[in-house]
Amino acid sequence: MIASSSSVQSWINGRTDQLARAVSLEFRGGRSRRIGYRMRFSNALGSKLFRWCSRENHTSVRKLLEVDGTSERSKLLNKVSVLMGYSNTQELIEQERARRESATELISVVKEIDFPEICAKFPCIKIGDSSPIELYDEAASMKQKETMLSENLTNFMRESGGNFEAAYEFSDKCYPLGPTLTNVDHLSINEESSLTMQPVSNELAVDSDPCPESLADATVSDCSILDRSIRYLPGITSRQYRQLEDGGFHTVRKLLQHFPRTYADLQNPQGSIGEGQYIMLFGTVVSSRGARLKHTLGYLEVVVSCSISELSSSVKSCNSGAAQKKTIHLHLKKFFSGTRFSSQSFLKCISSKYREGDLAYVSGKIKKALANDHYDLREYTIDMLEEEEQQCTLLDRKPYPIYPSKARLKPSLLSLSISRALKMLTPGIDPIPHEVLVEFNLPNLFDAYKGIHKPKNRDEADFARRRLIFDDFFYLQLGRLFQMLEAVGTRVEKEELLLKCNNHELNAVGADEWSPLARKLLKALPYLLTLSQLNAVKEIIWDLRRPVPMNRLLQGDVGCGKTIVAFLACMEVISSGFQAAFMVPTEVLALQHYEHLTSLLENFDGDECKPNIALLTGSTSTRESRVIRNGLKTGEIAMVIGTHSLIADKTEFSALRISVIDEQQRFGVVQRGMFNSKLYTPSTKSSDDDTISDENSDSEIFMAPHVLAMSATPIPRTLALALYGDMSLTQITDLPPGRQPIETLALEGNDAGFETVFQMMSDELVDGGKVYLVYPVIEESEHLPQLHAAKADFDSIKQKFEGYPCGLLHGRMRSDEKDGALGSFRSGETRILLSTQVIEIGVDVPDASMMVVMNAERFGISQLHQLRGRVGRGNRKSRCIFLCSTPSALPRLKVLEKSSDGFYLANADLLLRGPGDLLGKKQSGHLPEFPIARLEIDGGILQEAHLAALNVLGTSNDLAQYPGLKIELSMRQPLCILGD
Ligand SMILES: Nc1ncnc2c1ncn2[C@@H]1O[C@H](COP(=O)(O)OP(=O)(O)OP(=O)(O)O)[C@@H](O)[C@H]1O
Repeated sequence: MIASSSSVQSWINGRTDQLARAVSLEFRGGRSRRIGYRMRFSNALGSKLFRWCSRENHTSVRKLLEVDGTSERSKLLNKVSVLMGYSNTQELIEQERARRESATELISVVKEIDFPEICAKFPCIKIGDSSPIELYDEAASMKQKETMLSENLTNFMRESGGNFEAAYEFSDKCYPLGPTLTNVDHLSINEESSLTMQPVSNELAVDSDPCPESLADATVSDCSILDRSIRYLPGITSRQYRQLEDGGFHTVRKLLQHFPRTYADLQNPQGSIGEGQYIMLFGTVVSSRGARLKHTLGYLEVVVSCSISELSSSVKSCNSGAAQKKTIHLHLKKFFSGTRFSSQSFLKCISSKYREGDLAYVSGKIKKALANDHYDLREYTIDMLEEEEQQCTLLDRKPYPIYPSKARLKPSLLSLSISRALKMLTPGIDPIPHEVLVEFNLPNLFDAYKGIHKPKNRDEADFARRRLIFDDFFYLQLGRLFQMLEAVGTRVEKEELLLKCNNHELNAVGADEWSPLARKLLKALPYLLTLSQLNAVKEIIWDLRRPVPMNRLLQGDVGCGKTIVAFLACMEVISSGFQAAFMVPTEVLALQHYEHLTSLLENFDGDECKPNIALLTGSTSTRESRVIRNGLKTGEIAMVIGTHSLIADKTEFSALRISVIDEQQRFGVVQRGMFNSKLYTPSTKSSDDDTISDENSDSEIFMAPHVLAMSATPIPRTLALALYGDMSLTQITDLPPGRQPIETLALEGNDAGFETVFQMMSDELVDGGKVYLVYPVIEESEHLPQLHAAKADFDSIKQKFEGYPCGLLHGRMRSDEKDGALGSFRSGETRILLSTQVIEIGVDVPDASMMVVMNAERFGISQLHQLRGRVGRGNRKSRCIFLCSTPSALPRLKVLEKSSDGFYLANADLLLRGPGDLLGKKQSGHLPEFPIARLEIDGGILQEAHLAALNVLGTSNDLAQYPGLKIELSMRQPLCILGD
């Protein structure tokens, strides 16, 4: 019979080791284990073979293996043994035991080998047959640690005369961080013999090695437990281990950071149960039966009874809130098609998974009522509660955590594994110093993990959540500030920098102490600075005089006058003999700033001290740009305004001292950082020695330039802190005087809407105003016929407003054409400008008085606010009309009618759409990820975390006093600190 099925034989031959181990385990298990376990094992083993046989249609073999229940168990084992070439099970077991003993001998031989010596030489060698340790995401750094450890271990071994146990203890004391290969291999070797004897799996473990019991208490220090491989979870089976690994849960930390999505709360009344309602309930399995409906159709029905609290109709009407208990039955049905799945044995096997009396957690949608208090459930999930602890949850009526699904892992497995991970934790896992926890009223990490995963009540869960959010923000802030401190030299400088971060509002230089050039520019202005402009300049100049590079973000609402603040800062450094670079994202803006500054310089009294300014963009001719670059290199040119060309390799500065980056969110961190590589050299002589006295000192020679970043999109303070935690923040909070609020209207873009708008335009033009028409696209598209296009509308607008010249501006035009179009509009040669979003940033035509935005529903609130900011920049009363093609978009746009405060709108946008959407695709790429925190509502915790990080670094600049924090910081993906 056996000879007749050669494929059976080859299948068996390919798995002899695994099968031998399984049979041997099963045989031993039969003497000591629970009946349920034994049956499951037999069933699984039998069905695996059986399935294979039925697929190949080996009826004779199938018959051979058709065994049923416990009475047939020994027969099954015997038959499998025979198929494997043994005379009976007994022989198989003896041979298996002999094999194990020889393996143990091998281990003792291995113990004699100079293990640390080998490890030191070849760090990746694994001694013994333990599986390799997972190196988390940080393979390289772990390897380094491993090598370091091995080296130390070797030295110690030499010193301790080869006493391995002592060496092991030593390694643990010296390197409390993370799992080390040496540690774990050693452990694996020691435990190997006992491990193979352990009842490791409650599932079919035929094809894998068993996993050890928890090693948590054995080797690693408390902190590193979090970064241990999940293979050390107590009681984890090989299959579960593989599943979790495949799902990305490589370490205990990854598991514990999988936070509940919500909690099922059984204390509240459930209300009445109705069709289509989504429910989540605990219950008891009352029946489970499988039936064969047709030849190829199988069917399983599990009935779970749940006790719920329901508001009775009379109670409801009284609105007293009292509830009455009742029991409902949920029918969970599943159909299986195919001969394999309609077999009796399969159905029996599957239905036996749900035993009467077992506790289950069920969620799904009510399909229909079958009878009184009986409901059909669809799209359901059912998780059996096996763990004692989970059953306690039910009895204690604690909030039951519901985990978001990940990698198709069963929620029950996730929840079970998290419970096991919690068991590994010790109270010492927290790297955050106790005093910080006390100061900010936070639980320690041990309690926080317990609190979030197994809360006793909602308050505990909230408290825990607060701590975990704090962690997200704290390490981000700590990382950024730590990097910032690393960049400066001496301790005194570091302390000064921290002090500055703490009390930036105290630091200012009065206008009478500004450098002569800055004062001259101030005098040349046709207006007075507003109070917050003045404060911003004072603050920035104070910063410029520090011996450490400034890193400051200047933000304010549209049209608040940031540019002049930046110009004054540039003049301050130019006055001291250094250079300034002003980088903007578009050529249009570069030209605008250049013309603006040149016109201001014309008002200077006395020509002799006027700084030499240049414009460098992609459109600058090669000859001209060569001259400019040469001027920058020799120091002849004091300030350059331009686009990306400024950070090109060939642009070299003689003494660059400040880089202003306008619209900084449009540049990546790398581009911003490129200015830093343009260190200044001491070749330039100061023209004004009184402001920076130590300019030729060694420490300054290689100082990176100060960075003043400007953001035109107002960002809520919390968001700014998260994005630019290492930057000082200056806000301009008021607008220049005389500005009149922009009258804003959101209208539906139907015939009546257009009629109204055209009439308003006409009035405005007659009144001497200038009008922007903003379009979402340049040309019409077949796919999006509802979108108005700038080019397509050009002729019709021209016709409609005859006598008022029109201009066209879009991104596909050549640079000189764009300048021409904007120049004509500015000078009044054209009165209507049809444009795309290119005007969104920075375009400044003070007498433009009306804007109409077509298809406004296509833009975000903050973007529309930016666009609107192009009008109302002078003293003239202005209007802005948002036309949308769908009435449903109107309510969203109405918020712009009510407010013209950019910070308020940004906050509203943040709440409405979250930080990712608010910042747009490009900017949200800079946002660090927070697994649990929500910036829009957890801003307060972010501020606290910022403070805490400053305090910690104030106590220990290099974190030497807090080794745990330093390690934790390095484990939290240092790349995200850069923000790109
Ligand atoms: N204190 C002031 N008093 C009067 N006008 C001012 C003052 N400050 C700036 N302005 C003018 O306000 C207009 C807008 O200034 P600026 O271009 O600097 O704004 P901005 O903050 O860069 O805004 P946006 O981000 O929208 O470009 C300019 O025409 C500028 O000359």
